[in-house]
Amino acid sequence: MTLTGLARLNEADAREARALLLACAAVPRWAEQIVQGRPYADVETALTAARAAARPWSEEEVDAALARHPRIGERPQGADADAAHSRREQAAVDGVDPETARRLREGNAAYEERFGHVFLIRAAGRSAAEILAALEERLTHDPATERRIAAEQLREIAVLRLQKELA
Ligand SMILES: NC(=O)NC1=NC(=O)NC1=O
Repeated sequence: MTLTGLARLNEADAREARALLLACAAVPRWAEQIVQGRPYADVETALTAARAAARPWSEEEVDAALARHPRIGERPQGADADAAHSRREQAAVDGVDPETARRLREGNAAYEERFGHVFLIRAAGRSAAEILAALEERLTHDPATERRIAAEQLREIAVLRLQKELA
């Protein structure tokens, strides 16, 4: 039986529900916490719980989850569920003009050089130009600010992915 919508979280067996959540953010403690909170009365309640449970992610959890995200502009490879999410989210930067592609590549490299982790942005709903502007603006931040912003974008992506899964 194919489960749809909220049932995909509430009625799936724990292993499947955990896998669905891990594709939203590779933070096992968070996935387990959401699984334990089942059943959720409605999608909004589930998303609110996911957002609240994501707030206290540790530095290590943020680093591990960041490592799962392909660079913006690099076609996400792989058959894993999170790669499929990335491909959909990054559609805006598919087939950009060479100049934008070059500036994204150079910006990503400069960002990783300066901050030691991938530039992460909630790409869904943003144009390539908006993403590039954010990248070039965020390059001017100090490391602590960027850690905070990257963690916030990670939470936003996780909740958006869950919302998509439960739609
Ligand atoms: N480096 C990134 O920002 N990657 C991503 N942002 C998204 O919204 N999905 C990704 O894979």
